[in-house]
Amino acid sequence: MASSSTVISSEGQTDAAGGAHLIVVSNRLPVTLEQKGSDWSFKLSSGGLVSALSGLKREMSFTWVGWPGKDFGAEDRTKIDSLLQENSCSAVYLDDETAEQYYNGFANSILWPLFHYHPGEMMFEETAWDAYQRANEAFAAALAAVVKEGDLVWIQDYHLMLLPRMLRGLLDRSGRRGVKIGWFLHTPFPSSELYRILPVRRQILEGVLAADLLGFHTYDYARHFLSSCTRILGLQTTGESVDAGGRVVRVGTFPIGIDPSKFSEALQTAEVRGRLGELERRFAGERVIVGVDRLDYIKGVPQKLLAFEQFLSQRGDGAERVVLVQVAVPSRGDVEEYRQLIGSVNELVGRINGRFGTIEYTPIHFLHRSVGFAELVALYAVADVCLITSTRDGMNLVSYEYVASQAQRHGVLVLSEFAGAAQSLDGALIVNAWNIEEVAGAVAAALAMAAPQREANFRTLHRYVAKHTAAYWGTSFIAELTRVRHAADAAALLPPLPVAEAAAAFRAAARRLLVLDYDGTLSATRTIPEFARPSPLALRTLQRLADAAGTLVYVVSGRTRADMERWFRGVDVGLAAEHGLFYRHPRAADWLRLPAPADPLWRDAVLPLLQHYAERTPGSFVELKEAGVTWHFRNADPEFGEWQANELRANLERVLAHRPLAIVSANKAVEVRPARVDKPAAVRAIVADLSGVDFVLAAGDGRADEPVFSYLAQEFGHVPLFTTTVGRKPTAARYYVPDVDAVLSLLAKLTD
Ligand SMILES: O=P(O)(O)OC[C@H]1O[C@H](O[C@H]2O[C@H](CO)[C@@H](O)[C@H](O)[C@H]2O)[C@H](O)[C@@H](O)[C@@H]1O
Ligand SMILES: O=c1ccn([C@@H]2O[C@H](COP(=O)(O)OP(=O)(O)O)[C@@H](O)[C@H]2O)c(=O)[nH]1
Repeated sequence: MASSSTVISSEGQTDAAGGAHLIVVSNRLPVTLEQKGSDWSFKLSSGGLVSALSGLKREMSFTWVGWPGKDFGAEDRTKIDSLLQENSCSAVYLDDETAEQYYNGFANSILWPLFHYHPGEMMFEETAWDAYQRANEAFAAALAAVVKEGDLVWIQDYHLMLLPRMLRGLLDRSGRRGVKIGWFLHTPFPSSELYRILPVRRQILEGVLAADLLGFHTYDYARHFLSSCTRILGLQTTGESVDAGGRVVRVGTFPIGIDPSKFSEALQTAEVRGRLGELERRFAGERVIVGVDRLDYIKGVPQKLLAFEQFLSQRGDGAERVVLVQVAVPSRGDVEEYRQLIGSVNELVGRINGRFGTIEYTPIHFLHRSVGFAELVALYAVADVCLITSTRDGMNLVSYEYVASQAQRHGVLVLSEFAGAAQSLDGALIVNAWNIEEVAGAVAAALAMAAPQREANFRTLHRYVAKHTAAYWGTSFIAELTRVRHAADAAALLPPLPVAEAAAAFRAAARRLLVLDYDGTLSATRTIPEFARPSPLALRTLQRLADAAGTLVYVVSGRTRADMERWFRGVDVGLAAEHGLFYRHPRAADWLRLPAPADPLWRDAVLPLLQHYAERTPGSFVELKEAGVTWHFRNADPEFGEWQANELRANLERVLAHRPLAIVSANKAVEVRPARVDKPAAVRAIVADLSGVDFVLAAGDGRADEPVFSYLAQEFGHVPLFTTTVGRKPTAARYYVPDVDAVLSLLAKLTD
């Protein structure tokens, strides 16, 4: 597109970043560099992302970091760097082989087809994946060299999905924990059913989840992403966030837009008016349909041509002439699928022009090249109809640009329902681009539409396009990124348990208390609860601790007395079962019971309800304990399971209102048990029987363990106290250990 010496004008810029410095990162810098003699210049490159970010640039100052399009020698780099710097840009250089494999091999041959529901075009190759990782690493290293504490980093698109994690790692290591990272996807995010095909599906999701805010054009895309996080990574999600192991990552929708004033202002220029006059004269007596697409298989150009052919074939003799002016901007010519597309599109254009053309009339004007901005605006303005038949398209800015150029003519927008824009652009004729008949019918309807209707549609469309601009998109995203609680805050600041210090304190103490949760702490969670038996190593470690003079070890669990007795037979630890309703001191024969209100008939009221949910939720089941009852859905479809759990809780609350019972949401389970029974109540009862404790260590992974940590902090603030959660997350514990193995190794080290 238009040549430019400055990418950015800084007039009238606002400050949505609240004073923080903003760095925008995209695969490509928005420029194509050109060498004249020994000097370098550049022109602005094309594409929706460039158009949108250039629009944002007019509003907000930022440094734009990206790949300059190819590799350069050291001498050229120096010149290019200073040229770019003058324009607030900064280059990430990649060697040509890495760039080719990363951009064409992985981003455009794997992620692009998959995200646009073209898995048939996807070619997964390890070398391309390696290059994608290398390129993302190069971006991370380049950014880490310039990002300062407190900066905002906004990463763009599917090319850089590993970057949030890589960058976060580098920033954490150098203590820059106050940097917020956002990521925005310009393409669709596909249904999890399709996404799961990707061999590196986990790495890609984990890559972006290191950001604080993830943005999508539409809620459908966000929903698909959330559902992939649940199904593939097993993470808990809400409609607007992902719980990534204790870090809450915000997920939002931010539909992109354009800078409409660029079009309305261009329409006032002599150049565009002159060109518009020429086009009006050239097409006098003809109706004009315009199509503007990168020549990409997602844009549905063959479908458009077939629909136009169908439309022409349905017309009677003597009908007014209709022409389709199709600008097909060359794109990604290094990828095989794109080369094949050129062949089939050329063939279709030839066939249709041959079939319907005459000496005086060419039905399709096919321009396989990009056009200048003035030409583009004049073309938009002269067209009675804009026809967009993308089979999938993140947003599609051409639809917005057409509206912005139609203040005079009030032309009709025919828009595929598979473009993100279809969800916002009320006033367009929405079509199923795969239904050739339907599209042909919509073209006929558009051309026949009466002026009042066209004007009403235009007003609705224009109102939206004028408000939801590129600047609006960018400033909303950045304002939200500024707002989101720093996702890393709570969890990132949590220190790992200082093992040597704990062991020293253990040795120095005379009377020690250890309170250990069972599932997820001493034993990894299993799909079937009975399989989660303690390992011989766990039993040996506990016995060694119990043998240490003055040491009391309690395993406090939600399991039944029967399970606990069977599993810990012969090990001299104290036990608390069913969340502490029953507890037993080490080496004691008898169980004690918390004074909980009991109503022996309550189970009759809830069991049928739980069984009803078990029958209707494949993979879920009811566990009947001595006093409580639990509905487990760990093995059910994760989304359906959560949904059913919400419904079950609501029903239980109705059925059990006024009964002395607690309905508790556990990890992938809903429990009903006598009221006032919980782990801290049990620990309080246990501690009441002890005296002189001068060392406390407690470990647990779940929500039920959190109040135990708080209680111990109150009760034992004066002695060495080591409370630890398992897995890094916001917690009332003082420390974290990563997993069950780390718990067992910690316990072993205490008695080493
Ligand atoms: O630079 P290319 O590889 O030739 O591709 C051009 C851009 O294509 C994609 O654009 C998307 O972003 C638009 C703005 O959000 C959206 O309207 C459109 O539907 C998308 O296809 C791609 O995401 C960009 O990274 C490319 O630069
Ligand atoms: O010759 C051209 C024709 C179009 N465009 C621009 O390319 C962008 C296409 O964006 P869209 O969102 O429709 O699709 P994308 O190409 O990003 O997938 C629009 O801003 C067009 O104005 C361009 O730069 N040169």
